[in-house]
Amino acid sequence: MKHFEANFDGLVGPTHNYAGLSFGNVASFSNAAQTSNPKAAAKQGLQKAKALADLGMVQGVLAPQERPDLYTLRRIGFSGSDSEVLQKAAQQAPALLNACCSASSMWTANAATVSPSADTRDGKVHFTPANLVDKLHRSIEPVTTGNILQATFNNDRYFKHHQHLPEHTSFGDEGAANHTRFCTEYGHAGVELFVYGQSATDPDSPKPTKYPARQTLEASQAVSRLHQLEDESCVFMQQNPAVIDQGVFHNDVISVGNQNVLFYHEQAFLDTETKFDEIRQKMNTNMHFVKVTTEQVSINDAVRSYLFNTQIITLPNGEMAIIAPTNCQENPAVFAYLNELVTLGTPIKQVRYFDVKQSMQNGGGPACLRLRVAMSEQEIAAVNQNTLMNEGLFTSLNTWVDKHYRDQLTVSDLADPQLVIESRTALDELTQILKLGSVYQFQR
Ligand SMILES: NCCC[C@H](NC(=O)CCC(=O)O)C(=O)O
Repeated sequence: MKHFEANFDGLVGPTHNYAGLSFGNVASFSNAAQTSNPKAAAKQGLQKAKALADLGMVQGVLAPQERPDLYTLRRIGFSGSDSEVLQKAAQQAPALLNACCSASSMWTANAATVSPSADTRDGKVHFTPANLVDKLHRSIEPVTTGNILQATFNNDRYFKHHQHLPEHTSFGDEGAANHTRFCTEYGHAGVELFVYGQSATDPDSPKPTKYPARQTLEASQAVSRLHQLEDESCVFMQQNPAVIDQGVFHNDVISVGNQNVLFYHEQAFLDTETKFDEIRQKMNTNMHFVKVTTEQVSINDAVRSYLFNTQIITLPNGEMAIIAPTNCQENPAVFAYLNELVTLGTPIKQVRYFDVKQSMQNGGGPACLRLRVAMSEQEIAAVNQNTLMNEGLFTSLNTWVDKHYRDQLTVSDLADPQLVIESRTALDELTQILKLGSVYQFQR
């Protein structure tokens, strides 16, 4: 049977905005209070997703979340009608209103960790939504993320959905952004690499001093237990705290893997050689560790261009391609490096650039926008087929965006009660396009 690695991209929600909510994420902070363009953001995402489908990849979409999140605002004491709740929050606690209005669920690399059936003891594909506890605006995502994943991978015979981990910093979990799976073929048992920022229970372990380490070792270990992975097929590796302090808030800002390739910056990890040996031994095959040195690309350039927040995909002809943001073309050191990379004799043979600037300005590149799910043909047939990208879905989603999305949004617009109505109308229609059922609270 054939196996594929599908990418499920997050649709950008109608409230996409720049509120500067993510301390430690350089782009989020430096673009705070800019005017966003939700319509352009959604269309940029759709273009990338459609282009991958056109390359012969299995490509799906995941629905965004309902924002503004009036339920959270009511839960923290703002009362009255919807417009009163928004107005009071805007006056008394604007930062909390902003946290309840982010379209951050678009970065589906943070939606969940996924283990394919070839790796799990019960032979099912396992999903654990990330609790995202480090950031208030993201900590309100996991319940609806679980609903959306269940409506998308809606078949108990093939898919196993877990609850997100306990909501405490000891279990800080950011999902697949800190997880890479190595394998020879997508359908063969692989080695799952869990990269963590700090250990919550070992006070003496290294940790960053300036910015938070969002992922804990304890969370990664819990996910590996839930997913029924064998010890012999897991590797736990620590991110270098020094790069977290330079803006590498997720490991997918500094390394990316695919099959037997790990593309990484030399400063990405701690104990790099020991851990690479462990990966080699557990993989028992030829691994390509493609190292980028500081001399070639500085951490600053990597963080600004998102060289490592690229997708490495295996094309139907077996060659690997890098899907990069156009920001990589605009950075001379990074562009020069990528031009050279395809000549080095590694499995990576081509680079394709996509404009995802609306997302980039919040610190989300091509890799942040997608959740990888390796599946067999049979498992793909069990996925909600209405979520899979093709000409028809591309056209209907673009029409849907044109109809409902604004082309300008500022932080001061977030208290506009009309935005709630627009957003709900759009999402209600989307659940019909994708045939998701009632995944949102306003529909229940
Ligand atoms: N994987 C990429 C995630 C980017 C995301 N940015 C944000 O939430 C920025 C939102 C804002 O600042 O408005 C984050 O930091 O978790």
